Amino acid sequence: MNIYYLTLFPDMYEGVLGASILKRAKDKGIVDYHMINFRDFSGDKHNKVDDYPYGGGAGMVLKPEPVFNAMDSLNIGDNKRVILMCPQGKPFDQKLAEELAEEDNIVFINGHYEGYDERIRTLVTDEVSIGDYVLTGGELASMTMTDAIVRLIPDVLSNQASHQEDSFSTGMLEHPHYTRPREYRGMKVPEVLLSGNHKHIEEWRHEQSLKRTRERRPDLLDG
Ligand SMILES: C[S@@+](CC[C@H](N)C(=O)[O-])C[C@H]1O[C@@H](n2cnc3c(N)ncnc32)[C@H](O)[C@@H]1O
Repeated sequence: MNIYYLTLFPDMYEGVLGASILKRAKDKGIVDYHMINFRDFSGDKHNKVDDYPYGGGAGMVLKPEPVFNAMDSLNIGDNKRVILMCPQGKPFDQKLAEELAEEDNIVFINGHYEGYDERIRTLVTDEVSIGDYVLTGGELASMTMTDAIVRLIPDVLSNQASHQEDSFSTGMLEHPHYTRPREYRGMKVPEVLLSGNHKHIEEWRHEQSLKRTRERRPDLLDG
């Protein structure tokens, strides 16, 4: 998979994409990350990428030219999802992460400033929000999405089964986990987990998962 980030702040990605699972996925040749600074495509001798909003109002607006020009430079044809990071977009969730993990090319367009020229929306296949709050720019949001997507691509995680049991993948929240020691500061590991009886352990985990989901996210059980 190739992932392209149209951004004014390419440096923001270095730490996140250069560590842990995202780095490993790149090292294994499963995914490649491409940062495109759309200031390089401003088509303006002063490299200006923003301007005042028509009609007045606070803040600056991202101009269409740098984004259209940067998109033209990609040369990846139609086999792509183009995602506009947008607090007004559809909420990002595990189902969308699973869908995007099957794509060959993903392009993230990261807004900044007060917003972007409305005509930029004609370039995109999806408008996505990572939650009901407003970030300064789309970079953190596209990194969050990248993390959720890349770990789902086959062979990225060494234990492929682990993400299939994750919260949301099963439609519920995951069960609690325990490791050594058996007792810590008076808190004991539930006996069933020490029993070696796999059927009982599975039943206990399923009950715990259901209980957690009912308590914390009853909306997931609707229907
Ligand atoms: C300061 S925000 C602009 C918000 C815009 N004025 C509005 O009210 O909808 C700048 C950029 O950050 C990104 N962004 C902010 N919050 C986001 C969110 N919750 N999800 C995805 N992207 C977000 C978008 O690309 C947005 O264009």
